[in-house]
Amino acid sequence: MSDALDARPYDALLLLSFGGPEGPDDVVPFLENVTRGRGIPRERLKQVGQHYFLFDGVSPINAQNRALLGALREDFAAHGLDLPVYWGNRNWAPYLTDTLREMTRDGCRRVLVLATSAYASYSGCRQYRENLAESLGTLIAEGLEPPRVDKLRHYFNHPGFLQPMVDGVLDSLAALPAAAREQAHLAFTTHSIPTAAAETAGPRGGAYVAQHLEVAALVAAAVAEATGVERPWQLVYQSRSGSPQTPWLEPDICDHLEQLHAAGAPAAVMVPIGFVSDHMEVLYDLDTEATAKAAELGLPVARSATVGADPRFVAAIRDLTVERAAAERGGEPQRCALGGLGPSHDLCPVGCCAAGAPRPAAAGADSPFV
Ligand SMILES: CC1=C(CCC(=O)O)c2cc3nc(cc4[nH]c(cc5[nH]c(cc1n2)c(C)c5CCC(=O)O)c(CCC(=O)O)c4C)C(CCC(=O)O)=C3C
Ligand SMILES: [Fe+2]
Repeated sequence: MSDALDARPYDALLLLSFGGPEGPDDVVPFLENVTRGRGIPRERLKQVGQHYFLFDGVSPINAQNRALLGALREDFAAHGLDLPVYWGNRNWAPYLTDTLREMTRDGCRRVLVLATSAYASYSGCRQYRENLAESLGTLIAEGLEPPRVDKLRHYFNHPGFLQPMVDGVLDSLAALPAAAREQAHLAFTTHSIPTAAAETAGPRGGAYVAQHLEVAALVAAAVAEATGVERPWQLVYQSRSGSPQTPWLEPDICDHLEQLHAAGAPAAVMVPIGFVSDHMEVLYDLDTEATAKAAELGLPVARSATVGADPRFVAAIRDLTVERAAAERGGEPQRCALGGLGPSHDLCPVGCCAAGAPRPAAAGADSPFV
């Protein structure tokens, strides 16, 4: 049994996620929550609704978060980290405001937030910070005194996030026809975002693409090391939304598969590094749409696993929690990170992931809450 780990000054961890529908009746209200004020064309919304109806209106994301929540609680208890773990979502029950209200009533004063997005960007970081600010504002308006919230640093380059993905790629390679394995391409995929959002991602801009390229390079290198074969790889995008006139990051995975086939690639592994767990984007855009495209081309493909509740990822979250707590107590903890970008900042600086229409954001240097 290890010595008790110190979470002070924190009295809770909050798993903050996107949320998803849990049945057919949830789909339309869920999509209304997601897209309120975001100018997404009706046609696109109808399409995305169909993706959910194909799976009986159930997104895999909530079950994945319940599994992660349970795994975090077990891991913390097993390692003597005395820190309750709560869960709240941006777009579906349990809603963030309700969870924060419950935490306030339970007496939480300092809360550390784990968002289910590993990278910098408006959608993956600042928008969650805006959601926190809005919820805190609601609770203050109710006459409550909500806790102070901090957000864990981006974990894209933590070995506990990378290693499960490396194993996932090795499993996928093993599932390809033996003759195609050696020269199979690795197609690292993430959620496309508007190029304008990519330009302002992170403290100095460009962080979304830079962080994904780093993860892709690290995973590709580890796979080469494990198999003794260097395979060609590329970072590509999926799940584009918005108006066709607005430029988004490209190429799309389906176009990429076409190019690979035309160039004579024998097979490809789709590696969804942009997603922490199986989301509808993984089930539909990769496992359904892109896989059908590959079948039509006659290109063997496999999709590698997301980290989900892998024990190494759970241990990484414990490590990052203890690290941040030590830093908040004035210490200089060791900060684990692979590759050349180094450990990400604890506190998003003013203007980090700037958005077109600025809204108050908590858990950063520009937070209106202390
Ligand atoms: C970068 C990024 C992540 C990764 C970071 C993170 O994980 O947070 C992410 C996650 C997710 N996105 C999700 C769902 C949706 N995203 C949409 C729309 C959008 N996503 C965007 C970006 C991202 N999204 C953007 C720039 C838009 C355009 C409108 C806007 O600026 O807001 C829409 C509207 C319809 C559509 O057009 O697709 C839906 C339904 C779900 C739940 C899936 C499930 O149910 O399993 C999850 C985890
Ligand atoms: Fe999204």
